[in-house]
Parts: sequence; C-alpha cells; structure tokens
Amino acid sequence: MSAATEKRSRPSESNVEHSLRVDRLSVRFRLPDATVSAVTDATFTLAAGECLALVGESGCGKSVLVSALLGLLPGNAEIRGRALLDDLDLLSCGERVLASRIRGRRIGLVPQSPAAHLTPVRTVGSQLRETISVLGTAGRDARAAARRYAGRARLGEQHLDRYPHQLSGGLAQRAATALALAGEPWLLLADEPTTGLDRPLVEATMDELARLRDAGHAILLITHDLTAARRVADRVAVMYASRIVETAPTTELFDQPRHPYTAALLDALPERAFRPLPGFPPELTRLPTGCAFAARCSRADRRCDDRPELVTVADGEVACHHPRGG
Ligand SMILES: Nc1ncnc2c1ncn2[C@@H]1O[C@H](COP(=O)(O)OP(=O)(O)OP(=O)(O)O)[C@@H](O)[C@H]1O
Ligand code: NI
Repeated sequence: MSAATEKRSRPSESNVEHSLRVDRLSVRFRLPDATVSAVTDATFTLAAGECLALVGESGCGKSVLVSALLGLLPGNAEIRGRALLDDLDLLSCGERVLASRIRGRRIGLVPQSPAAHLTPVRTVGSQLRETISVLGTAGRDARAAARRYAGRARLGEQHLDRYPHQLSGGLAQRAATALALAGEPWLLLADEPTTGLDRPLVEATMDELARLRDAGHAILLITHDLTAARRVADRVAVMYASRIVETAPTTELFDQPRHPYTAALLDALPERAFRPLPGFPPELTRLPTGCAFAARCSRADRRCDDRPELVTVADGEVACHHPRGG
C-alpha cells in the first residue's frame, strides 16, 4: 500500500489484509499455424484501497490478462505463472472454485458496456434482487439489500423500478456497478469502463471508481485513456506487445516517464504535444527476441537486440536499456 493510500480514509476493516499478487503471468494461444504471445511475464501487486491502471495500445494483451484472472480464457489458451488472490492461486484453483467462490463474490467485473450487462425486459431492482439472491448476500430482506447495493453505486432508490432503457448512460453504468457490488467482492476489475462515453461521463465514472477505492475496494482499471487513468489510479502499469514495460506511481509516471514508450503515449495526448506515435506494434505471433519497442524507438541501438529485464527504478520499474532520466 502506498503512503498516499494510507493517508486516505482507511479501507473498511474486512478489506484491510486483501491483496492480489500476480507473478510472471503468461498466456499463449496455440493456433494451427502460429502461437500468439498475448501476455508475457506480467508481474504486479494490488492491495485493497488501491487502484492500478493498466494502459497500452489496442491488442497489447490487457483484456487477455483480465480474462486469465477470471478463468474466462478459451480452451486453446496456455497459462503460466501465479495470480494469488490472498492465498488462492486463481490460475490453478479450477473452474468450480472460480465459479462458486471467486467470480462475483471476491472479484467483481465492472462491465465495458452496461447496456449489455442489463436485461432489457426487467426492472433494475428485480435484476439486482435476483443477483443478490444467487450470490447469497440478501440477509433477511432482499429489497433492503438491493437498496443498499444501489446506494453503494450511488443509484437512487427511485431508479430501481425502472427498466434499463429508461436510464441515462450514467445511471445505467451505476446500475451495472450495483450488480458488480452485489456479491461483496473486494477486488473490482474494470476493463475499458468508459468506452464510448463523453468526457463528463468518463470523469464521473472515474470519480465513482475513486470512491469505491476509498471505500476499501482494490481496482484494476484497464484503459486506453491516460487522462482518465490519471484521475483515479495510484499506480500505472504500461503494457507493450504483451509485456509490462514500466510501472510507477501515477504522478511520477506523468511527470517523469522513464520508458520511451510511456513518453510517446504521453506525447500523443491532446493536452500535451498531440503527436501520435508513428508505426505499429509487432505481431504477437512474431515478437522479436530483443526489445519489442526498438523498431519504433528513437533511443534504440544494438544493445536493444537483447531484451531488457524489468528492473526497479525509484518507486517503479522499467524495462529499457536507455531509460529517460537514467
Ligand atoms: N482466443 C484467442 N485466440 C487467439 N488470439 C487471441 C484470442 N483472444 C485474444 N487473442 C489475441 O491476444 C492479443 C491481445 O488481445 P487483448 O484483447 O488482450 O488486447 P487488448 O490490449 O485488450 O486490446 P484492446 O485495447 O483493443 O481491448 C490480440 O492480439 C488478440 O488478437
Ligand atoms: Ni481489451
């Protein structure tokens, strides 16, 4: 837990000791004529009361990483490494345990598209009550429990009698979040929760995530949107071509990016240089043996033919032979 986190309101008692520790998580997809290296040696930790943002270009492996944690990868996926949720290894515990004890109960999924998560033909309240009853968190009064979870997602009671199409985008997102909270998970995974939303709604969604973090949840936020990530994340992990290439506390990453790829992502922001990074990432079926970013990197030289390891620098880590400011 970072010093900044400790200064904030304390996570609720029950969440204090929880952590997710991912150690060298790799995912390969075997295809008839090729192997896709979707995630390679991902290593990070996340504690209750913290938000980690995982950022990187489309196709770099972010969603595959999330699916691996939830046990939702297809049969052709080959998974290595460990992902300890407290003492339980999510990668080896098996589908029965994941389905009965983990998904929805210890890990909640904040969906990408709330509309797709809600059934159009039933009121939000009835869906919430059903989820609560399936997850066994109703207590004596299912209606009171529904109101409680709606409240935690800041969905006013008056919306529980409405159908999803009667809700604005922001309220639909809150309804979906209420469903995600209904099993009392302490870890929330949010994969691109703001895709297609306008800026005010992006900011509102990030503020909601920040509130849940301050209430003691751990949040793994997957996003393309660095500006949104900055609003809520305590730390950022930057992923390129299946690997995490830099992690740092959010302020440090924005003020002093060490990996040239991180710097390029920041330069592409409209509020900064607005200079897009030319070129494309390598195919995940044909990753180079050296640094995968070298082909697009102005600092690359022959040393980059050998792949740089992720090493600790200040409060973060970087995988680069020529880090900036180093
Ligand atoms: N079942 C599968 N079989 C083969 N390859 C797959 C499979 N699922 C995903 N991939 C590949 O794994 C890579 C990583 O995909 P992933 O969806 O994790 O990217 P992402 O970083 O989430 O991108 P985006 O930002 O666009 O959501 C992609 O090249 C994708 O084509
Ligand atoms: Ni994705």
